[in-house]
Amino acid sequence: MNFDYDLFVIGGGSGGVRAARIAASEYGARVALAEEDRMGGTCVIRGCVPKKLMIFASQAGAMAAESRGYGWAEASAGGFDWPMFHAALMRELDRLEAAYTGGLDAAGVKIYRQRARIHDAHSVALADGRRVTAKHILIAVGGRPQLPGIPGQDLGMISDDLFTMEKLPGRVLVVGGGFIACEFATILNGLGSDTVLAYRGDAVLRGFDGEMRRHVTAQLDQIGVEVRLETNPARLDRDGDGIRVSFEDGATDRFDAVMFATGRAPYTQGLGLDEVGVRLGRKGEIVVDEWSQTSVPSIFAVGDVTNRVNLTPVAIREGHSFADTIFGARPRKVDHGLVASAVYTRPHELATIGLTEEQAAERGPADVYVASFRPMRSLFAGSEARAVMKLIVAAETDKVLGCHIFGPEAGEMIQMVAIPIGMGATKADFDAAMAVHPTLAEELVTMRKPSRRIGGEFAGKERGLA
Ligand SMILES: Cc1cc2nc3c(=O)[nH]c(=O)nc-3n(C[C@H](O)[C@H](O)[C@H](O)COP(=O)(O)OP(=O)(O)OC[C@H]3O[C@@H](n4cnc5c(N)ncnc54)[C@H](O)[C@@H]3O)c2cc1C
Ligand SMILES: NC(=O)c1ccc[n+]([C@@H]2O[C@H](COP(=O)([O-])OP(=O)(O)OC[C@H]3O[C@@H](n4cnc5c(N)ncnc54)[C@H](O)[C@@H]3O)[C@@H](O)[C@H]2O)c1
Repeated sequence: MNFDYDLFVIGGGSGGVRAARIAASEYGARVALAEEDRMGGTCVIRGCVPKKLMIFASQAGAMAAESRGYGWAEASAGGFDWPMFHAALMRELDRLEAAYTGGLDAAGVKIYRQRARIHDAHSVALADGRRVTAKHILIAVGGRPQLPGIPGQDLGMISDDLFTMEKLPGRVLVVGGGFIACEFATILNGLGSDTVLAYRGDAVLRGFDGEMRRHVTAQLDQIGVEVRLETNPARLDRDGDGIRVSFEDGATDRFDAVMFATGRAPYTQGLGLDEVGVRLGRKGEIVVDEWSQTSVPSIFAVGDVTNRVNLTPVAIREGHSFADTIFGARPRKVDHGLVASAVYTRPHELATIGLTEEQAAERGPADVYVASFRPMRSLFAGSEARAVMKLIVAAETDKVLGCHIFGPEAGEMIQMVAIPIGMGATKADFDAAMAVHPTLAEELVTMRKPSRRIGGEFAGKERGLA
């Protein structure tokens, strides 16, 4: 059978763009891609990139305070000009979008700037009524913010809206305790909004190492975010030009804006998946095998829509591996087991790879090495903020099972640590590395004595603790 294309990609985000570009440029496949919104997807247009730039913007006050500690007695951030920053941000997103589009054009990918849906196992229906056939179809449509399902929730914002606000809210409620809630509470607070974070649990960032969760929760409080734990909104009502929030415990409060950061869900609605027989999981995610193949052999899926590990580098790796496997005759699977990540709170980020202390304790004896200290740079400027570094080491094999860093630029550090940990490094390997002094990261190679043993006593030979 003759197809219009070898590959049709639905979604021009992290996973889709990479797969399309590699299939076309490296392997000469005839590729088309449909994008219904802006090229680049969540990460580039309304996620990682604008978020991190807003994190940088939100640090001016803290940087000025630190400078005063270093003798710049008059240092002040002055007034923040949202329209000015916002215009610069939009220019940067335009530049990035053009670069993504240009990369696809240069690779010879045909771009359809419209919504697409699956018609059958080998064809796609475009919003303008055209039908296009392809030997393979890749679904890379990402996820969408999920609202909690309470009355009045439409009065609230989602993370997408934070990048298009006309002005900063005076008083804002952030609902949730995940990546987005923590990062945006940090941003809004740093830009000058009076910020309240309501989270239904007892410490933010469920699923992360327990000790580190407590540090992030405390830091939010220390920078001036009012953290209300075990608190959840029950309804929202308009109140003049603000929003009245009624909480489940009966309390009410008024805010200029409410932001929901209550998770994201795969964006599978209306894609025609049921009709063609693509199997979905409990959360609406597309079920795929280790090759990202769906239950329909000609249809593959990568990225957030598969709800495996919802991070940009993972979507990119999945898209690249798909292209290598199908068009390059180079079968490549993605290992989702050891993925490093960072939460960009400030002044300290939380970065992590591997097992948490709680997970390690369930698997058997392990030694936990913890260094907690006030970094030289902020200490000199009068800050009490503590950085914490933790290594979790299998008692039996000496292998480093997990690393958790709470400190300035922790994301940069975990990227480096991910290499030896991915290679199966032991604590002895870490110890053998000469420290770089004076740095924060040197703590990772100078922790000599474990702080505690977890997961029961090891029955075999005790490892040397000297
Ligand atoms: C606020 C925020 C901050 C984040 N920060 C980070 C971070 O710091 N680091 C990190 O690693 N990850 C971060 N993420 C997660 C990251 O953005 C996602 O994991 C990543 O973008 C997933 O890529 P994807 O290709 O699966 O989907 P997406 O990037 O979401 O791309 C999907 C694309 O498909 C398009 N589309 C959807 N349906 C159709 C259709 N039917 N037809 C045509 N086009 C369609 C959409 O418009 C979109 O452009 C963040 C996410 C958010 C929301
Ligand atoms: N720095 C990064 O790498 C980064 C940053 C942002 C987002 N992301 C990715 O995007 C994903 C989505 O981020 P997120 O913060 O939206 O999701 P999340 O899953 O990390 O957190 C969702 C939060 O909402 C809460 N919640 C869920 N339903 C609720 C309800 N009905 N009522 C009240 N609270 C509720 C949860 O308890 C949780 O605290 C992340 O899991 C991550 O994969 C990554």
